[in-house]
Amino acid sequence: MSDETIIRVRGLKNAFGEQVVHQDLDLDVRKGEILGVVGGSGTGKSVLMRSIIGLQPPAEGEVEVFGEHVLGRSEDDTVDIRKRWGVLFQGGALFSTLTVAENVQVPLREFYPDLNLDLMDEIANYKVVMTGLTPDAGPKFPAELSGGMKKRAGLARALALDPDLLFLDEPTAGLDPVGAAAFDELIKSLQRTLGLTVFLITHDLDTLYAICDRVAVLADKKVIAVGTIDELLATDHPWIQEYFNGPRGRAAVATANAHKE
Ligand SMILES: Nc1ncnc2c1ncn2[C@@H]1O[C@H](COP(=O)(O)OP(=O)(O)OP(=O)(O)O)[C@@H](O)[C@H]1O
Repeated sequence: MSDETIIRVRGLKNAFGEQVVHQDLDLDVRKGEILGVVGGSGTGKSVLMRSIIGLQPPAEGEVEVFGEHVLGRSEDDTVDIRKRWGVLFQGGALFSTLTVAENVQVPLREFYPDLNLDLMDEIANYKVVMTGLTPDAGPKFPAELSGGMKKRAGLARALALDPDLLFLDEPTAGLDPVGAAAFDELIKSLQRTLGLTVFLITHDLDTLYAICDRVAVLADKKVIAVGTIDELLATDHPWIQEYFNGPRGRAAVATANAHKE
């Protein structure tokens, strides 16, 4: 991890009618880190991610990615930035009428429409295998895949453009503990091998302990704390204490310690 900032959010405000989701929210994501983003349900984790990637224009604030302002700019104007990130939406969000390989090719077709078809097939097959799926998953449709396989296929699509930055929205939700741990390992190994920066929304305490370098906590409409888990535990915010020191938090520590041994 370096001190270089890959995502810089300042003074973000998001509101839906009367409901203010974020107010004066600041956040920095550093190059090469896996930043876990946690917070109670409805605190606006997904809305924050959508604001950063340009799907949810905020009411106020600034967002810089790779050192460039992204708000208020057209899709064409930000194409070189958007090419450098990949997104795994909650639930995988695969197109059900496309095969896995075709899903992986969606970003390739969007950003490189002139790419030769054989090369597109080759890249898709490579990404499929890279995420731990067998090559025969490529021609399958999402409905033919297990939950874990769908996540891997979604990840393959997120990696299609060889991104520098990965956004993952609850990647282990719905997976059994063994599948979730395997997916965590996959994210960590890809992050190390490819030198990725990862913005990872999760409710999964095991994921935070297993693979996150730092954790940002959303509460009270903003990021109330960001740091390593030890640094967060040193704060006295009640939600943080309850979250990490509650029964599930203690169980996650036990699991993390067992893995270390
Ligand atoms: N398009 C929208 N229109 C209106 N309200 C929205 C919209 N998107 C999100 N919200 C509201 O914003 C709040 C934050 O939603 P968000 O999905 O970001 O929460 P979250 O922290 O990701 O929650 P969870 O952990 O349950 O997934 C919620 O109250 C939600 O209802």
